[in-house]
Parts: sequence; C-alpha cells; structure tokens
Amino acid sequence: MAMIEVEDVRRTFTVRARTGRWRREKREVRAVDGLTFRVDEGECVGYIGPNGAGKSTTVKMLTGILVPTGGRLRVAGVDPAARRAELARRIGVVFGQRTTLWWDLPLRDSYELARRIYRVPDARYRANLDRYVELLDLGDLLDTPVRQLSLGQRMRGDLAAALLHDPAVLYLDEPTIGLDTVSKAKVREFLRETNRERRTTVLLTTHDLTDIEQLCDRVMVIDHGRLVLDGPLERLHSVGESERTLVVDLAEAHPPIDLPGVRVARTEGPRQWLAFPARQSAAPIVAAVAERYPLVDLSVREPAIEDVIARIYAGSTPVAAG
Ligand SMILES: Nc1ncnc2c1ncn2[C@@H]1O[C@H](COP(=O)(O)OP(=O)(O)OP(=O)(O)O)[C@@H](O)[C@H]1O
Repeated sequence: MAMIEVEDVRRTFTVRARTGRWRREKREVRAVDGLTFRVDEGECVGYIGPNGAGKSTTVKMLTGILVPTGGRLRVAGVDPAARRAELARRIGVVFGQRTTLWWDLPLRDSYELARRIYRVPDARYRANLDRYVELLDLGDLLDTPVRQLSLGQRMRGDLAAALLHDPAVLYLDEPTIGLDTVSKAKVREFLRETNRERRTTVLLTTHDLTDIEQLCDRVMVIDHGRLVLDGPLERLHSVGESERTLVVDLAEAHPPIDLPGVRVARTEGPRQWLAFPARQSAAPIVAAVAERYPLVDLSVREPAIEDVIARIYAGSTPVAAG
C-alpha cells in the first residue's frame, strides 16, 4: 500500500536578487522540479542530496507546511496542505538540528502535552511511553528539563515524542548529526526496531551515508530538485563506486604509500589521504600501513554525498525505478 505518493511535484520560490547598486531583479528558484516517487507502507527510504538540492522543501510539502506549485501529493491517503491538522496525527517529524521538546520543561511534561495535542488514548500512551523509556533508556531522564540533556539524550527524547501517537509515517532529518558513536548506534538500533516491528514508513534525510547503509534498503538521490537515482542501496555503491578515505599521519613526509587496492588521493607533508572502496573494511589497510610505515595517527572519512553524485553523473546513469 502506498504511504507517500509524489507525482510530478514542483515548488518554485521567487527571490529578489541585487543586480546593481539600486537594481533588484526577481528570479525564480526551482527548489523541486518535477519530482515523482512512491514509498510503500513499512519501507525505510534514504533521501539524500547535496546542500540546496530540495530535500527540506520536499519534506515541508509532505508535512503540509508548504503548498506545491504544481503536481500531486498524498501522504497516508490525504493531501498534506489541504488537511494538515488531520495529517499531523498520522506523521511524526524529527529534526536533528532543532528540538520539538519544551526547553524548560522536563521530558515527561513534553510527552504529556503531545498526548493531549494528538489525543492519544491513556492505555496506548502508557504502553508506548513504557516501551520508549525502555528501548531508548530514558528512565533517569524523564524528570530532567530538556535544556539539561546532552545532545544524544535529547535526540532520544525527541524520537520518543515523535512516536508517542503511533504515526504511520516518520520523517527524519539528520537524526544522528553531532552524536557520538555510541549514541548513533543506539538511535539507529531503535529506528530499525520501530520500522520492523511497527511497520512505520520512514523517510530519512541525512548527510551520513552510514545512517542510510544501516537503516535503508532503498535510496533516492535528489539534485537540483530532480531525482537522479531511485533504487536499492546496492545501486548507490555499484553506480557511485563510493570510496572511503583513510587519512594517515606518518612520523615524517613520505612518498605516496603503495598498497594494493588503495589509491593515494592526496598528500600534504606527513599526511596522506588513502581512498579505498566504501564496502571494504579499513582494518587490513590500517594494519598494512602500521606494519610498513611510521604511523602516528589516523581517521576514516565516509564518502561525501557530493562525490557520490559526481560519480553518478560521470557514469550518466539514468534514474532507476525502485
Ligand atoms: N523560503 C525560501 N525562499 C527562497 N528560496 C528558498 C526557500 N526555501 C528554499 N529555497 C531554495 O530552494 C533550494 C532548495 O532548498 P532546500 O532547503 O530544499 O535544500 P536541501 O536539499 O534541504 O538543502 P540542505 O541540505 O542544505 O538542507 C535552494 O536553492 C534554496 O535556496
């Protein structure tokens, strides 16, 4: 069953740009430019693209905050902008950069407010709260004012708030941004479980490709308001041939490191950038470097979405239907 239907949706903005000292000209920005896709119940789909690609504009239209300039939208069977209040009871939204919780109130009070706003029946509210307190480890935090929570704790609090009313669709915007590795793992585990057990349909926007790898089977890539790829996650790798980068600091400057399966992308004094296929583990490369070179420090960088998109264009692969 289709949970999100988007048919040839467009959204333009008129901006006034300065063209001279006194002159201003009106210009049209096509933030979303003929978007078509469908997400079925229970799917978890990654929605990625570079800055300014049109992701937020899409999500705002899907929540009913923005009205499309053209095309047709349906979320859980309803037109979001026309029936925004009704839709609010069927969707949940989490923004990594902002909180929907009340800053000065304890978590518990924010949840109580959500219960009233969404008119969640008592028994369901209690069952859900118990479940999220356990899964998200919120027990000791319920009576703490939100402003005293760490970023990771607050994010877990936000996730529970977004799901207390059992929404059919969950929009996540950078849910792991700024979190440490342990908190990221907790959040991802919880989302996987929610998607699997409750069959919540998830649309996930992120710049962290590991989020997508660990949560989604399908990925849509948007650029300049248009889909450039829609298909199973493996296509992103095979099409994009993404690379991760091992950044190594040696004790001193050295000629480029020579290892099989490794491409030296850049060198700068004692620092070298070693690119390798994203699917491969970094461990054998780290071991080989440590054995043969005077290794001082290292870090691994995930593939940047911009690189992935550049490779999609280089291969000029047509949009593939999921
Ligand atoms: N309210 C607005 N008025 C004018 N232009 C806008 C408005 N909102 C978005 N835009 C423009 O529309 C385009 C798409 O923006 P959008 O915020 O949807 O991108 P995004 O993919 O979410 O980017 P990011 O990853 O940086 O959040 C950009 O060129 C942006 O400047």
